[in-house]
Amino acid sequence: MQAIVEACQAGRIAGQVVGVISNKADVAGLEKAAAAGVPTAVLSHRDYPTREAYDADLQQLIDSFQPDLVVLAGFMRILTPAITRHFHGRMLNIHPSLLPKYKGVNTHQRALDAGDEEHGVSVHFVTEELDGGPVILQAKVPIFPEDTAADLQQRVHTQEHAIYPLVVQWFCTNRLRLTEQGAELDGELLAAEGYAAD
Ligand SMILES: Nc1nc2c(c(=O)[nH]1)N[C@@H](CN(C=O)c1ccc(C(=O)N[C@@H](CCC(=O)O)C(=O)O)cc1)CN2
Ligand SMILES: NCC(=O)N[C@@H]1O[C@H](COP(=O)([O-])[O-])[C@@H](O)[C@H]1O
Repeated sequence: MQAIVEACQAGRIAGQVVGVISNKADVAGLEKAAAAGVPTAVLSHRDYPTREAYDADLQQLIDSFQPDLVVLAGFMRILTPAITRHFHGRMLNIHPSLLPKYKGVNTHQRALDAGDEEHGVSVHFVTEELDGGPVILQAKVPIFPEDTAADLQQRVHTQEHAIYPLVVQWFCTNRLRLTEQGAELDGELLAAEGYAAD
């Protein structure tokens, strides 16, 4: 989130962060957003009897900011179909794995436990299927024998902060869109693993 706010304020993204919403009050992201002059709001899922009821109010709250794009950055709630449909094609997520590997949580430890030699991060459109939306861009990092999950998370974070602002800029400059065929950049359908630089 911080990387995207900074990229907007530095002019590397042709857009502005109009608001930061969290389902938890005591998170650093809200402090960082407020420090950057970005409006913030908290909507706790604990105040709702069902996911659907929470998501209905979350959708209204998001719409009140009138965003062109919704960017999930550590939003750790599974979204229900109604809200993913409402923001279809204009909601992104960053997931700390090389999707389709390791959907869900605890991805770094899972990669270590599997003995993988590489890991990474994926930026994708959000759809009803958890971490199953069309992948836009991935970045790979090596896994070293002595790595802990924390080592891996830090190496992945560096790549996250590089690629997420890039994808947001693609969307803000109308180069990226989601069609019935999938994610397209400059009118070209992206591969399953996303954009592949030549
Ligand atoms: N319908 C969708 N919802 C969400 C997506 C998506 O692609 N489709 N992406 C996730 C982000 N995410 C991983 O990138 C993710 C977030 C949360 C969970 C999860 O299991 N959440 C638990 C609660 C966990 C907690 O509170 O710590 C839950 O919701 O019960 C898995 C993956 C955002 N949502
Ligand atoms: N499953 C979703 C997930 O694990 N997302 C993770 O939360 C962080 C959000 O970035 P931030 O908190 O630094 O803005 C990122 O590291 C991202 O991989």
